[in-house]
Amino acid sequence: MSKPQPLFKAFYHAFKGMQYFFFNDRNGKIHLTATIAVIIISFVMGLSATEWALILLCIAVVMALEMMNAALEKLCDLVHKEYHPFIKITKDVSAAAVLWAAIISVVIASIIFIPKIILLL
Ligand SMILES: Nc1ncnc2c1ncn2[C@@H]1O[C@H](COP(=O)(O)OP(=O)(O)OP(=O)(O)O)[C@@H](O)[C@H]1O
Repeated sequence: MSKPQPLFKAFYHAFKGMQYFFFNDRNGKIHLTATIAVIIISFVMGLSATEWALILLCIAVVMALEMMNAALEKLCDLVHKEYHPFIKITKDVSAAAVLWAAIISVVIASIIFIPKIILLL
């Protein structure tokens, strides 16, 4: 078994992964833009500490799942570029994980933001 990499190198590689995801991956760019928009709106709306915690948790879960989805897609494309039913299941289920988290996040965001928007009207 090879020697484990030093801790600082592990962080370096993880940051490289983040850099790739946010600046090279199409979905990564979309998620980064959406996250910045949500954070700005949250500041404008003046969320409570609990509301902030929920919104940040949603952002973290959706973003982390999208990163795993992007990584799995790359691996699938390397392993089997041609059509394969198992690749289809892998990619579809991986995308479903993101979609599921995103739907729940939209519900949570609606619970937080809609009453505040109604108060503004
Ligand atoms: N090699 C393959 N074998 C079988 N089905 C595949 C294969 N490649 C892609 N698919 C199907 O096409 C869909 C889209 O795959 P693709 O790799 O284009 O992802 P994508 O559209 O780039 O996803 P995203 O929008 O998340 O980046 C998959 O969810 C899957 O159903």
